[in-house]
Amino acid sequence: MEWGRHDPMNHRRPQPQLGQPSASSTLGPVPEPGIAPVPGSAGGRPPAALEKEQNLLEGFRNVLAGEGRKATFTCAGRLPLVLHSGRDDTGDLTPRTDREVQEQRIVTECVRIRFGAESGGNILSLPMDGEPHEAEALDKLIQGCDQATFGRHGKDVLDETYRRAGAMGIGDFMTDFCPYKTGIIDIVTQLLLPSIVGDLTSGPQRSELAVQHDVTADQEHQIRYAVEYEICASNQSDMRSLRVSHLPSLLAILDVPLAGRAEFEEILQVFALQRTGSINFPDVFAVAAKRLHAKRLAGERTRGTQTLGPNELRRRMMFRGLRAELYKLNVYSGPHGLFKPHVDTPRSDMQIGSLVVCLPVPFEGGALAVRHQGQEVVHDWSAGMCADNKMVIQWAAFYSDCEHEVLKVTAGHRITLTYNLFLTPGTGLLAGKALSLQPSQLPLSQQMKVSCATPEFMPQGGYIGFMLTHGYPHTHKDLHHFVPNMLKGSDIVLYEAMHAVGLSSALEPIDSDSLPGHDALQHLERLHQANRRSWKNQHTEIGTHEANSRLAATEIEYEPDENSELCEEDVDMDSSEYEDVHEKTRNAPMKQRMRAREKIVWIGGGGQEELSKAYLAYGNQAELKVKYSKVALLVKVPSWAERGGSGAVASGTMGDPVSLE
Ligand SMILES: O=C(O)CCC(=O)C(=O)O
Ligand SMILES: [Fe+2]
Repeated sequence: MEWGRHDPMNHRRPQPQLGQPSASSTLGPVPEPGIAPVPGSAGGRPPAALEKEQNLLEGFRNVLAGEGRKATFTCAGRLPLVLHSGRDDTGDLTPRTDREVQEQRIVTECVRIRFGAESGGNILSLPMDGEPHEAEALDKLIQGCDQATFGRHGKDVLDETYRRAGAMGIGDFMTDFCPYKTGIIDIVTQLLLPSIVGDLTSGPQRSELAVQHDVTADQEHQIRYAVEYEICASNQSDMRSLRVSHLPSLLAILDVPLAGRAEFEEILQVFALQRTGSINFPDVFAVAAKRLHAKRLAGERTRGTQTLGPNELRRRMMFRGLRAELYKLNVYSGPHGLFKPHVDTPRSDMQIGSLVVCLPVPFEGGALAVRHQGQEVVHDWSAGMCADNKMVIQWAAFYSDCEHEVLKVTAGHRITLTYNLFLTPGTGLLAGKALSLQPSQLPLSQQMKVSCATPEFMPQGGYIGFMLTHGYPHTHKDLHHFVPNMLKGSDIVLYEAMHAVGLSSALEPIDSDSLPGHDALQHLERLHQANRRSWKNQHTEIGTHEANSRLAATEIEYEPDENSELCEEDVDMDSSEYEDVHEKTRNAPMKQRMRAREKIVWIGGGGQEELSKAYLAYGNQAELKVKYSKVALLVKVPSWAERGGSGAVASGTMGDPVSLE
């Protein structure tokens, strides 16, 4: 069977997957696990060439699956408790020697919880040593808890068949347990936010123009990049054909848009520009520099990735840290305590994970199962909590978009402290340790390099869409630029691998119909063209990912599935706030978006099923406008001719050009 433009039904048909019958739904199942034939690529090509291409694409799937299996999505640990340790003068239990730090040999003392009126009434000290007043304090703590609710369809619900637990908010208790002091946050940071090894580019020297206008090298990159992007977006051949009328969109790309007509007129006057005239590079530079300065003076926060220079973006990617915020104390009591499968509602668009610390109180059952991409890790803490062996604090952390559940507690009380983990700028001190990524060495980079060096691989060029396996939260259109450094597990491996190869790529929100934006490919093409131009023009070192993230709200539609007990929280969103790319996307004709989807060879798709079903919130903050987005990384594969054909260096890239040796 041939696929491609020669098939008159092609645009209406969902893309069949390798080895799978095509689905009958009108929207089609794409993207789903598996490889679709390269759209429009079959006509006239010898079967052997097609087979070679399919094998290379299949290679991506295998490598991705391997990365998925390797990638960490949850981690856990135990902290031995030392009672009456005899602190040193500083009262500090933090490891002091380098060896202790490396081995994370940390112990902790008993944990105290102060609760009751004004947090002053009662103290529970754990582990309990059998004194009657301790049992009394434990009883009081349990009595002082509210019944835990959770969010479902945007509302707080109390449903004991789904969640049976007591909850105490942070306003009602205090504890001296500290996840930083005990080293937990260090470990979780290393495991869930692997650092990326690579040099920050020093970038080219500032030009005279930049010095004259007092802009940094990063800002100079941004301006040059915006110009290239505008040239491509407006189908101009080069700078010489840019006119005054291009200024507004060029400034918008730079994230310093003109407020209105009056401002436009003012700029024309200040820079003595003719309304219908052409503009030259120094003019554009001067206007842009002035606006960037004004913005900085106004103390406005930078908005999109468009305005992040290559160094800034890499820095954010390379040095990631975590901040833990105590959220709740929960008590799951036998014989009925449980919390069925759910994902944690992100509390902000910077939330990346959740941490659960299990306090030393005996209980049975109550394992925490965490799932991602068909894999499951079960943290069973009951053994460590049995009556004669309770000298340990156990904890687990996981990406909060991963489905998890607390199995039934059959006896005793399972008392936990839960923390939300937010991304923060890290110090990068961990870089170079075993958990670091070396992007150019990643199997995915190698696979892409080999593919690009093969003439049979997408000879006319094309697009590959990798579905990310995790969901990404965000509240607001202005905040989506955090997404690249929010990437988790195997998603960051994929992103980094494509970055290392130097292909143009873009993070694209995928909506509840599994469709990308109608202009997703135009956007990617423009990036690619801009990248090529910049590369050719020696305006090097603007990474291919800098202007490319345009994630916005994606509502995840809940389709009840009788086999699933999962629920979805439908966080209320004021759609008027989302006048962005995605809004336009939503309103764009379905046909266009389907066409965009069909032009892409999809690889992977595992995460979305899980995400769309396992969508449930907990807690009492249903009003927060935070959602997980489904996201794809779209990659532009240049044609064989553009890749260098004869085996020379590919010209479709910049930064790290694909070297086809
Ligand atoms: O207690 C646990 O292990 C997990 C609790 C949980 O999933 C939650 O509070 O959302
Ligand atoms: Fe949870």
